[in-house]
Amino acid sequence: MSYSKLTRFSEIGKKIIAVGRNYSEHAAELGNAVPSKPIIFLKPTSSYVKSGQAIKIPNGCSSLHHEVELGIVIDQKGCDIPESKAMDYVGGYVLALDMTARDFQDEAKKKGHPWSLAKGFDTSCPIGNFISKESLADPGNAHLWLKVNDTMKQDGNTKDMIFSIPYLISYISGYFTLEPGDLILTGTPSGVGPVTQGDVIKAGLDGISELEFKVEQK
Ligand SMILES: O=C(O)/C=C/C(=O)CC(=O)C(=O)O
Ligand SMILES: [Mg+2]
Repeated sequence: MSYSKLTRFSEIGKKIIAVGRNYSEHAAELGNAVPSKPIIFLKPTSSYVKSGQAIKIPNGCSSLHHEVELGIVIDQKGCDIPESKAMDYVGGYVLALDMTARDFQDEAKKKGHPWSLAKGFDTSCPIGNFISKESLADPGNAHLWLKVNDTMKQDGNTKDMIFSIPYLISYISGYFTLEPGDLILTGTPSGVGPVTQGDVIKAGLDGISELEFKVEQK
């Protein structure tokens, strides 16, 4: 199957590689230092959820946080990709949420344990429609926002990323071979916070993509 024209959700679905603390205001709001190199973690593909389905609060979680992020969809296999060629490997974009069980993450951080449960539970990766490369002229200067029950909570711009999209693709491909369909979540701007059962999350990207998800108890 050719991935040269990724157009459907079903074509997004290999690895989900996420970047953490990529906006300095977000690092600060959670009391973290600005990283000197990208912080990378993985989410399983079972965490995907599409518009029309619900985000489920995982068992035992008492602090589920929203994080709106720009997702990069890869459409060519590559490793050790130079920064100058990185954008050639991009097939398109997707607006995504990196839902985070913040209480699980805080406990894991204290114990030096991995973030897998905090970041990878079922429904922790809601995504919007596939956005073609042509539709988002400058992914390095795109407005991202998120509302909970119609109140604005996150209002950021990808120009404030610490590590740029080409740098992230190059860096990540030095460790993981990138494959068509892989998704890179590029980190969240500030304003993350809790959601509870019955809340409705809406998010948008530059007037070209919007998503809406209801939050339910599992
Ligand atoms: O270190 C923390 O307390 C939290 C970090 C994150 O959740 C990182 C992200 O997922 C992000 O910045 O988008
Ligand atoms: Mg995140």
